[in-house]
Amino acid sequence: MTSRTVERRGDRRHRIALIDGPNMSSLGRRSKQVYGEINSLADLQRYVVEYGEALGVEIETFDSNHEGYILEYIHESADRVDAYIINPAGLTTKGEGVRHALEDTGLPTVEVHFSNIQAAAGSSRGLGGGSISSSFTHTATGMCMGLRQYSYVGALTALVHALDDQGFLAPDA
Ligand SMILES: O=C1C[C@@](O)(C(=O)O)C[C@@H](O)[C@@H]1O
Repeated sequence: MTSRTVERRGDRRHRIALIDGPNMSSLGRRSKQVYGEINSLADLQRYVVEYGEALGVEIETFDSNHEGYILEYIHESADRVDAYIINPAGLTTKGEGVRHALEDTGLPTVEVHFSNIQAAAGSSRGLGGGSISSSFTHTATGMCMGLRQYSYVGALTALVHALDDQGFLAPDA
C-alpha cells in the first residue's frame, strides 16, 4: 500500500466496526464477475484494516453467517465503537433485526456492497438478476456499492472525514 498521507481535519483515532454478513465467508469462491479476484474474506478484512491504519483509525472486523451472532456483536460493541460499516450480504433484503440493532445504537452506519444491488438485469456491475431492494438503506447514514472491494474503502474514507467533521458526524468526547 502507498505511504501517501491523507489530510484529515481531525486526529481522533476513531474506532470503526466492519461487519460482513452471511456468505461473505465464501468470498474467494464467489462469482468473479461480481466479487472480483479477491482471495478471501480475511484478505478483504486485512485490506480494510490497513487502509484504516493509513487513515489513522482503528478497524475492528466481525463476520458471521448467523444473524443472532451479528445481533450480539452489535449489542456488545455499541459502547466502544464510533461507527459501523456493514455489508449485510445474505441479510440484505430481510435483515430487519440487524438493521434495527444498528439503528438502536444511534451510531453512524454505512452500508456497503461489492455489487450495485440496484443495477438492471444483465448489467456487469450488478448481481445479474436485476435490482434488489435493501432493507438497510432507509436508516443507514450512507451507502457505497458497485465498486467491489473499493466500496469498502470508499465508505471508510468518507466515514472518517464525516466523523472528523464537528458539524456533521463527530462523536461527542
Ligand atoms: O451476499 C451478498 C453480497 C452483496 O451484499 C454484495 O456485496 O454485493 C449483495 C447481496 O445481494 C448478496 O446477497
